[in-house]
Amino acid sequence: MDVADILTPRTPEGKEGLAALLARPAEAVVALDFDGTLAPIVADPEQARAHPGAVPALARLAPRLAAVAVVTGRPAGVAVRYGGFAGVPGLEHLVVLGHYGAERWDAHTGEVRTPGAHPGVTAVRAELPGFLDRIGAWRGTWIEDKGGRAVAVHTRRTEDPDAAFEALRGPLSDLADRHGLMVEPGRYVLELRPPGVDKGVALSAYLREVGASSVLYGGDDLGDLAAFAAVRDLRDQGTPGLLVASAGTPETPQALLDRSDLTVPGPEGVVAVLEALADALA
Ligand SMILES: O=P(O)(O)OC[C@H]1O[C@H](O[C@H]2O[C@H](CO)[C@@H](O)[C@H](O)[C@H]2O)[C@H](O)[C@@H](O)[C@@H]1O
Repeated sequence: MDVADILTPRTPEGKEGLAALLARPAEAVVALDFDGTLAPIVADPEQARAHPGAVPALARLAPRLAAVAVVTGRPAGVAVRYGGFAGVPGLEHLVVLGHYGAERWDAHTGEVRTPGAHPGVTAVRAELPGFLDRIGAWRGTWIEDKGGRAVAVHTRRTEDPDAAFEALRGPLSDLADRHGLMVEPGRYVLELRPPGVDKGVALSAYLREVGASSVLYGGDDLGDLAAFAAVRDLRDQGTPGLLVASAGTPETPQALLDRSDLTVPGPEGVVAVLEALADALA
């Protein structure tokens, strides 16, 4: 990867976003998704870990910025553990917005704020194993228990992840409806979670809180489209932003690539962007 090229957005809006970040870093926010962006995609979600260069790069960059945030579908505490984000010099003010923004972990308190269990999720957690048996889900379909705020059904480890995923869409959507939940689709995963928050809502609220005058957001999956849309809305209102697609595999949704200003080859490329920014601001 040519690091000289890594900070070259291909759109005028992206160039403007980068220029604003570099001109006024102390008012800029860098916000990043976790899986597929800071952490390479692996077959077993419990084995996902941040790229070895991610935390050092974030720790170099964060002191120069208004804030650094991780915005993830993971429970906040899980992202903190898998990311290795706690107790890192330089990341004393890191924020992790988990469960698509329903939860929040602040490095300076070390605590997670959560709305607690949702009754629909509690019911689905109990019902799901029998439900998947009854509908004849593909062998290898795996339930990720994400606590009281979401439950995810993964097909990556089945013989045909695409077919297994498509076969689950309808039945899981019916199940979600019955319990007042929504289905959040991702890379070979369908999550059942309460509606009302998404990464766009979470990111916009956080940028307002910090008083950001520019933002860089990086993501790799459908769940990141809401954050991309929020940044595009902000741009329309005069706040510059740079949208980075982490495209490490052919799985990256076309909609995300189409809406990005800069495409990098997965977490390795994201780390290169962070390092290049830290170098430019040093
Ligand atoms: O918002 P994110 O941080 O991107 O989290 C979204 C979901 O990511 C995880 O699943 C994805 O990563 C797994 C590990 O690499 C991979 O096996 C799976 O196929 C991907 O969809 C996670 O397991 C979910 O809970 C997250 O919500």
